[in-house]
Amino acid sequence: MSEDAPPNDLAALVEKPSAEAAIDSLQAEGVYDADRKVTEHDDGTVALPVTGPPQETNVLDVMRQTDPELRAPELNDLLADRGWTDEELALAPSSWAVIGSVLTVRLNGDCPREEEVGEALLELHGEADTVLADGGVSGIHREPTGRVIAGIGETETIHTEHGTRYALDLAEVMFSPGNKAERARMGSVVAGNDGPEPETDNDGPERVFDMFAGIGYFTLPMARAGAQVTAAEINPTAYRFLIENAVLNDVTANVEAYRADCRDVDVSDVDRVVMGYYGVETEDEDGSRSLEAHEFLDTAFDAVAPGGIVHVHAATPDSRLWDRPIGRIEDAAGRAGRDVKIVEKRRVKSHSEGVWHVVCDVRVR
Ligand SMILES: C[S@+](CC[C@H](N)C(=O)[O-])C[C@H]1O[C@@H](n2cnc3c(N)ncnc32)[C@H](O)[C@@H]1O
Repeated sequence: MSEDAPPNDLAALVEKPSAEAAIDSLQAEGVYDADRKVTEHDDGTVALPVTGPPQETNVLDVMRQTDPELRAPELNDLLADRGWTDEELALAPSSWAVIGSVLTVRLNGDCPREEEVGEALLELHGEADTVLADGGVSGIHREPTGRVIAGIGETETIHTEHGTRYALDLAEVMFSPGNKAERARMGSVVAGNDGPEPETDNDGPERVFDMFAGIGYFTLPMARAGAQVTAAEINPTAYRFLIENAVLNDVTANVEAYRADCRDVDVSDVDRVVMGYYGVETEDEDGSRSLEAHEFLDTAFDAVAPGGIVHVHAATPDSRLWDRPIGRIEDAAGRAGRDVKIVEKRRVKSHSEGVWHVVCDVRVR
């Protein structure tokens, strides 16, 4: 070790298997430097950052790190700085999402000191200026029940994803970060880069019916990829953002939007139908709870041209994968006198404990 080594470059070298014990011991001595990362020195050893040479901890050597890396603080570090106990830290949230300038976080019901959580999250994410405690969405209109816990309290924002710009107010309309890949995929399928292509008679731009358009979650990436989209949305607030977003993304010529129940929109012979909604809870024939979006399948079959594709979203218990969603699709096809083939099926995200948000891509003849 050189004499003039600045103290924040110092590291104690230990064998990998004894690293955890050495960190505990360095912490107990008061020389462990929690602001820097532990780095691998060679195959068998790691360099533990220290603020001075250890006196009581057994180490192989003390060296100067050539390229010390600062450790990014974590939420728990920032809460610990605010005096949180280990019991309180165990109740802190472990995941959140930044949507535009709004950070949304699902808080455990027992989480203490919400405002401090919000302030610490803003410290971690300089790009956000408001923190919203996410209370989930409810009802047919998928209205969120969040509340602001920190920041300036501005919940209206513009979120950009794969080049698509979504203006929205997170206190008024839903946005599901977990559907990000599916939103991108809908743009890619229309562009012909991913997923099943329609085999209809239409030689022009793809014609799409987005039955549950929301603020344009799927409509916008599909329109940007060149589709002509008929979009239905029943919630007036979501509809207002849908129109605004068509302008924002310069796709007004590709989007024909209706503030209506999708069952009342007259659409036929489309190449693709998107059913991006799994419905509200209702009681099933056998008395179990279920979600009713499959009741809209008849509308989808009325709209799709022979050879077209329907993307059916569903919330399905693990134990009913894939028989329930596929059974419902086949039942609806039978009622409509159409043939169906499931060309792809995938899990989008976990919907709730033991329940998956899934999508079936269905070719309809
Ligand atoms: C795109 S979001 C759902 C996103 C997510 N896949 C889910 O299921 O929670 C569903 C949208 O459908 C709208 N909606 C519900 N029923 C509708 C109907 N019958 N016709 C048109 N839009 C409807 C809701 O207002 C909401 O904005």
